[in-house]
Amino acid sequence: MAGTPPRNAPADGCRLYLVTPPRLDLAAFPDLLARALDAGDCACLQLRLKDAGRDEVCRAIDALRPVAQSRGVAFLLNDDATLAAETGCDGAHLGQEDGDHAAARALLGDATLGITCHDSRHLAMRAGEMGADYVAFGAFFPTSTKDAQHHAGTDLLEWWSSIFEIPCVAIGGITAANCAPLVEAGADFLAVVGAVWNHPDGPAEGVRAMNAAIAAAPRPER
Ligand SMILES: Cc1ncc(COP(=O)(O)OP(=O)(O)O)c(N)n1
Ligand SMILES: Cc1nc(C(=O)O)sc1CCOP(=O)(O)O
Ligand SMILES: [Mg+2]
Repeated sequence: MAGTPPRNAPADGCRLYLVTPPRLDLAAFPDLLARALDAGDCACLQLRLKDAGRDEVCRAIDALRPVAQSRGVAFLLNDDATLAAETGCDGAHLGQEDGDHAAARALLGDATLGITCHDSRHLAMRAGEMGADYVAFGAFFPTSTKDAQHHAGTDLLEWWSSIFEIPCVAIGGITAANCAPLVEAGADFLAVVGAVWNHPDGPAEGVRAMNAAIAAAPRPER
């Protein structure tokens, strides 16, 4: 699927990975999302509705998947590889408590599997062995979106990107103002919620600000 982060990981640069707000109004959100995605470059959208039941998640997939995919933005589902495979998503993002990663890999086939690895080299290498298309590290900064229990540093990104080909995603409290060291350390994607959806001038401006900050950041030494 064009636009899926791991398969499309640009050799020459870090890209934005957008995660939805934890709760959203399906009457208004598709338009807001379309305007945000039209504002700049975004590799991927992850649907992350932590408090929603299956029916609500399915309605959100139906409403949002076409908005992303029609723009070449990969549409990933958080937490549920089975539902992702059943509903035409481009893949799934799974945490350490989100089921059997090997079974998810087999189920997803060519679709993308991303795995949370917190601040752990061990979890990241295991995810790689399991066939993850990307590994995600975090949280890099304080975040009000989630009660993050793990705290990652740029050394992890430097280590991973200097040894492994599998792309790495950085997440947690990332903004246009603080992201430069993550880009310089080798993050392939910066995953954000608040920096875009809570931007004071609206999500489209949030995407523009993140794109500009990524473009202005020093490149990793590789
Ligand atoms: C890109 C990305 N990285 C990490 C996470 C966190 O996943 P998880 O640990 O399963 O926590 P929840 O998102 O389920 O609260 C993520 N969703 N996306
Ligand atoms: C969903 C999520 N996972 C994290 C992790 O550390 O694994 S931090 C996080 C929240 C990201 O939202 P924001 O960009 O608003 O901080
Ligand atoms: Mg999860």
